[in-house]
Amino acid sequence: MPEPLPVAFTLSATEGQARTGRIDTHRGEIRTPAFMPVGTAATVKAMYPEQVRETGADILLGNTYHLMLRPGAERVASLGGLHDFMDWQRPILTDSGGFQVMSLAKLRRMTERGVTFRSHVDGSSHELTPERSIEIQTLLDSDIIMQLDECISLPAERKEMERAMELSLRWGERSKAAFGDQPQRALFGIVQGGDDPELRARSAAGLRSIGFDGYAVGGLAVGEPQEVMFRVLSEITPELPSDRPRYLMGVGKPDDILGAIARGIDMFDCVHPTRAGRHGHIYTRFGVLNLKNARHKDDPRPVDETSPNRNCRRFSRAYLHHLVRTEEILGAMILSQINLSYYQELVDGARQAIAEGRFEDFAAATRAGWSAGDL
Ligand SMILES: CNc1nc2c(CCNCc3ccccc3)c3nc(N)[nH]c(=O)c3cc2[nH]1
Repeated sequence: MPEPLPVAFTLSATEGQARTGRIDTHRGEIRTPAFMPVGTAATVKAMYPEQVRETGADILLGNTYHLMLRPGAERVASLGGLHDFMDWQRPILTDSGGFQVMSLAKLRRMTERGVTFRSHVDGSSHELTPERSIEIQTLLDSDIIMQLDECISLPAERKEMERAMELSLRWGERSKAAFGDQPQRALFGIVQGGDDPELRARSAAGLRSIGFDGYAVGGLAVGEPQEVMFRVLSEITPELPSDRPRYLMGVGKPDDILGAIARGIDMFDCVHPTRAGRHGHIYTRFGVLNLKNARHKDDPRPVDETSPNRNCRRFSRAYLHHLVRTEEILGAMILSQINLSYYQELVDGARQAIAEGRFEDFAAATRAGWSAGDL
């Protein structure tokens, strides 16, 4: 078996802080800016893997926390790894699990060593350390793995932001040591520091001296206003190596994504498009449509007859309203596909616009379309 390709990042064009390029992995390329659909429990909910690919996704997310509880990392490894388990043969990025422990698990105890917690599934007790998180992500055979970190919500006291940032740096060191030398996989560090510029700069400098294949901006999309997120991004992306991918974790809505691309971010993940789809909200060029709303019940028009996505042309709004109101499974399937396709159309448009030096106009025109009405 020939040595698999090492992970490599190539920039092809920039416009201000915005960049477009590609990450090459031995399972395929990732075009950036990239939107990564979330596949929490080894599935992008209500979608076959080939349908996820058809929306334009190059990479999807798996999750250490969920998979370590069910079906278990060792079980997935004995079944050939996450790619074969879910039959997605392109790149997968896995989160380290810390964020989900803090948002989902019960009886959590955070110590220097790691975090102990009880499963939200069956109450069994578990421990996640930097070493165990790297081991689990390696057992899953993930292509891009994340250091274990501590993400705190905002607003927070500066002392608390400093404590979590310094702990995350020490865990970054330990994650890197546990990762060892695996050229076919990439290990990303995660910048913390809340909304404090000095703490953020210390975190970025600390991660750079440890040395990672990519740098995630964590600790955002945790309840802060959009302008706080944008300010932190404007301050921190220049502190990150320009020749490595930058991943903004958990973001976001289309407007957040455009603003973050303009501030130098290359990768995004968010549960929103799939979750909103399951709740009857769809993203269109004209903005968000709430198909639960009774005003759609007699509307024979398709969602968007100009859309390249056939599902936006073939079904009436009245039909989609009916599926949502009756909670038919097909409703979740169609709306998830519509939203993921819209997100991929958005980042694909951004990639092309940056390559042609017209990203600012693209972003302005896209935002104008959302408020042009005709909903
Ligand atoms: C929504 N806002 C938000 N999400 C954040 C996440 C999770 C990113 N999504 C990963 C995921 C994977 C599978 C299933 C579901 C989610 C973070 N992860 C880490 N490790 N650190 C963060 O600071 C951090 C901050 C976040 N803010």
